[in-house]
Amino acid sequence: MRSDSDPLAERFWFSAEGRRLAGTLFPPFLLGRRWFSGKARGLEEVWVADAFLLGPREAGLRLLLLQVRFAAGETALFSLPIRLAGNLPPTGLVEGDRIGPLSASSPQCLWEATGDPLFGGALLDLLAEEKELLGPQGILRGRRGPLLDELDASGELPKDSRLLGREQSNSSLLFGNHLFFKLYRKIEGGPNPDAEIHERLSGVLRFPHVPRYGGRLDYEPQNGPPILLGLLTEAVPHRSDAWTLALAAATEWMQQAGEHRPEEPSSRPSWELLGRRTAEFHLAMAGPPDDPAFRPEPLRGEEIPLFFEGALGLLRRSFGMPDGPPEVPLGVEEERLAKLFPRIEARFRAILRLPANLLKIRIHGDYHLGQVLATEDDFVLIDFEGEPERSLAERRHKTLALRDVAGMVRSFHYAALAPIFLQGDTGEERSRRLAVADDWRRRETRRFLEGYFAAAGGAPFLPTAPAERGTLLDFFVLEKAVYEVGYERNNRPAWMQIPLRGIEELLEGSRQSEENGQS
Ligand SMILES: Nc1ncnc2c1ncn2[C@@H]1O[C@H](COP(=O)(O)OP(=O)(O)O)[C@@H](O)[C@H]1O
Ligand SMILES: O=P(O)(O)O[C@H]1O[C@H](CO)[C@@H](O[C@H]2O[C@H](CO)[C@@H](O)[C@H](O)[C@H]2O)[C@H](O)[C@H]1O
Repeated sequence: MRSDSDPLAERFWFSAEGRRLAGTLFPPFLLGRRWFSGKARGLEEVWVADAFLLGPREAGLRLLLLQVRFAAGETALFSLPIRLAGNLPPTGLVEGDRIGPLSASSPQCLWEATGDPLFGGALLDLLAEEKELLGPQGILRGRRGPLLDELDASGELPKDSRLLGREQSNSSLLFGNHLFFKLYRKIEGGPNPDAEIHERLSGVLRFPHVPRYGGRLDYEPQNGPPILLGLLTEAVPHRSDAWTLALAAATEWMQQAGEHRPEEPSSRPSWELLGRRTAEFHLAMAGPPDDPAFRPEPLRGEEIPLFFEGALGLLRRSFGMPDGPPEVPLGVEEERLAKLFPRIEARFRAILRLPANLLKIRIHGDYHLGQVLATEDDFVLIDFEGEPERSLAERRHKTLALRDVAGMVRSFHYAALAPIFLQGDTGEERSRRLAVADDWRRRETRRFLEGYFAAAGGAPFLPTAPAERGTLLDFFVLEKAVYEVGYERNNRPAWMQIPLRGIEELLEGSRQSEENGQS
């Protein structure tokens, strides 16, 4: 086959035929992916920035780096493993993995290959052997960490891979029972907090409530800093993630309330323990000052207005209103957002009154119930990537620990509302269920906060006065809900109602401060 018509040839994707194929097949495919963050941005163009042949040529596997351009001109890079095969899904893949045929008459088809065991095998081989692959525009490099060394030494290196749930911002593979690999979808150059924090917590700090570090896959473009493409960690045996646990508890509470006076379901492990583990995580992050990337820093007075400006910028981006609320909103949804905009801005101003007598530390950055695994009697924290809608540099900034606490507070709100919003309840039934859900949310949030403040008590990253603590936590809870509106618009538009309702509730009164001002 001529190299300009063979999708496995080194330079195919840079030929006129390759560019045409990328422009035709990838945009509709990307728009249908849960992990494609950019659905509300107007996808203009897609092309291949680099391509690597994985495993033997006959396997037909390639790892593509796709450059995407949006309507406003900004670009983003995404990873996409592909496999060239026939018209039926290859082993491990499903119909939904079909990207499309090479041409209307071709018997050959491109498939999204993340779930393909051959892809998993090639990936683990890259890491375990610390291989270096050359592509037309850069290098793909695998590296192994202590856990991989140990498994290799004891002859326990797993061979088989299994794709985990597809309802994620990234994609994850499980290797045997021991190793967990996360393939990042939206990728960016520079140090990545997920790898950085896993390495530090499980290495120098020996923090027991995170998975151990196992290795990494990096892309080194000819021009620009290395980009983390994937991270290998310990696979933690767990009952479920805390999101599933919370959803089940909230649903049970609502069902019982329909029949008789609800009995308190007992969550195992308890949300109070989750609060404690969260505090211990923050105390570890505020720990030894050996590494400048992690050394705590005092918050300076002039930084307080920056929190306000940052939140305002986020509000503009999340609501898709770069110049503030439009005078004549275009539709019902825009009108709702435009009305909320000035009220949110006014609430954000409360932070300007706070004194700056705290320490800033590195935090989780995108802390919610889905970022915690529940074992039989404890919790393990995962996914230190930070909020995927923010730049990598921003996600590595030291900031106030209450931002994480606020993330979890929002998550209890999501868990309470998701069963109602996603089932489309209406009328009286809906109002009744909302009231019961609110009951559950308030009680469990309080438990989480009690656990947190009891363990983190007088830590120098927390305000000592309960009123200041309440104001700061309220600020971050509202900021997180604003972030979520943007995240849902771009990723899961049907879920946007949840943070919007959260914002409306927060703006309604002082209720939140009462809950948040734990002493
Ligand atoms: N170390 C691990 N061991 C076992 N399962 C894990 C591990 N880390 C994550 N998972 C599973 O993968 C899911 C998604 O992981 P996460 O890191 O949150 O990915 P994403 O960045 O896509 O949100 C988790 O909810 C959990 O079910
Ligand atoms: O898990 P990620 O790092 O990809 O985080 C992103 O996706 C989350 C959803 O998967 C999103 O979290 C929001 O939805 C959760 C329920 O699915 C809820 O528990 C969280 O409170 C809510 O923020 C997260 O915001 C986003 O960054």
